[in-house]
Amino acid sequence: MSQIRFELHANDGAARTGVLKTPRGDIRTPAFMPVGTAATVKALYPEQVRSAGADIILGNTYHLMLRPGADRIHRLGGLHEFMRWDGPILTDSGGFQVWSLAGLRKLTEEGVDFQSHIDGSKYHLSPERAIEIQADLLGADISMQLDECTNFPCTEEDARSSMELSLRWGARCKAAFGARETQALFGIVQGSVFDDLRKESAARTIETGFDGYAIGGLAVGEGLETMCHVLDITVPALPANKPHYLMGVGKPIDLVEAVSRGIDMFDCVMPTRSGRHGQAWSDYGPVNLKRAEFAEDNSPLDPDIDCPASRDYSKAYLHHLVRAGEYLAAMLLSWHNVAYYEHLMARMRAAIREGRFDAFASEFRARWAQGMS
Ligand SMILES: Nc1cc(CSc2ncc[nH]2)c2nc(N)[nH]c(=O)c2c1
Repeated sequence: MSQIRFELHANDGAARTGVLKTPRGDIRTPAFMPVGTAATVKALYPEQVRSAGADIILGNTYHLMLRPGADRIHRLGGLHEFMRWDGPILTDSGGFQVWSLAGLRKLTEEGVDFQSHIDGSKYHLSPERAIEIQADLLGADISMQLDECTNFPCTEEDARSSMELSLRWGARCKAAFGARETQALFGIVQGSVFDDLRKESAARTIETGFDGYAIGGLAVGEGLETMCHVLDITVPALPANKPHYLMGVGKPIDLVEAVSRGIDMFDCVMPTRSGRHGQAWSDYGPVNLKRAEFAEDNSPLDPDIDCPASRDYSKAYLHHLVRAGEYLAAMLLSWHNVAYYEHLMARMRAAIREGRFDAFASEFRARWAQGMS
C-alpha cells in the first residue's frame, strides 16, 4: 500500500485545496515548487527555501545526469543528502530539457540520444533509464514519466504522433517503476492545443494509471487564453482524487487562473530567474528594481510577507545592489520572489478553504491589470 496519499480538504468551484502526504513530508496544495535545477534553488540556502514556505522542490534529470552524474549522486547518498534538502523532491524526466538545451539530438522509439550542452559528451535516455535515474539514483519522491513536450505550434497530425509516443513511453515508465510504497510516479498528458487529443491523451494516460497527472505541452508560447482553454478541456478529464500538476507555469496571474481551473501543483523558474535579473514579483506584476524611481524609496518590497528579504530591506537598498551588480541583489530578490509565490499559494489555499476564491481571484485580476496598465 503506497505511503503517498492525496487528501482533498475543500473545493470552491473547480478550485481545490488539500495535502499530498509523502514519507518525507506533507505538500500543501495548491503548491508551488521552486526549481532546483543543478541540486540548488539558485542563490538560496535550503533553510531559506523552507522558511519561504516551500514544501517541495524540483530537480532536473537532464542537468544532474550530465553534472555531477546520477551515479555519483547515488554514491554520495542520493539527491536529498547531497543538497541537504530533507523535504520531498519531484524530478522532471529530462525529455523537455533535452529538447530545450542539448545539442545533436536523435529521437527514436527506444529513447533519445543527445550531446551534453556542457562538454559535448554523448548520452542516451530511455523511459527505463529515466526511471532508474529519478527513482533509484537520485531518490526522487515523485518521478515524472519520460515524455515528448510537443512543439508549439504544430499540426494536429504532429501533435497526435507526439502524444502517442508519450503514451507509449508512459507505459514503459510505469512498467519500469513497478509498485513502490514510498515513491510516486506521475504521468504527463500531451495533445498540444487540440481538444480531442487532450481528452484522448488524458483518458489513455489514466488507463496506464499513475499516482498523479501532469499537464505538459503548455507554457510553450501559447499564451494565457489558450492555456486556460486547454485547462478547461483537460482538467475535468483527470481523476479528481489525484494531484493535477501544470508543468513550467508560471507568472502569478497564470497560477491564479490555473488554480481556479483545478490545478494543484506548479513549478517555474520565474521567481528565481527573475530575481537574478533585478525583478521582484507582486500582485501588480514585476517590479524592476533597477529603475531610478526606487533610488530613495525607503519602503520594503512587501511588509505583509514574513520573509526578511520582503520585509526588512528597502527598495532603495535593493536598487543600489542591483545597479552595483552585487551578489546580494540576486540573493535577496530570489528569496523575496519565492516567498511571494509561496505567500500567494497560501492566500489561495485560505480563500478556497473559506469559500471565497472567486472574490480573491477577481481582486487579484484587478490588481494585476492595474499594474500592467
Ligand atoms: N512547459 C513545460 C515545462 C516542462 C519542464 S517542468 C521543469 N523541469 C525542470 C524544472 N521545471 C515540461 N517538462 C516535461 N517533462 N514535459 C512538458 O511537457 C513540459 C512542459
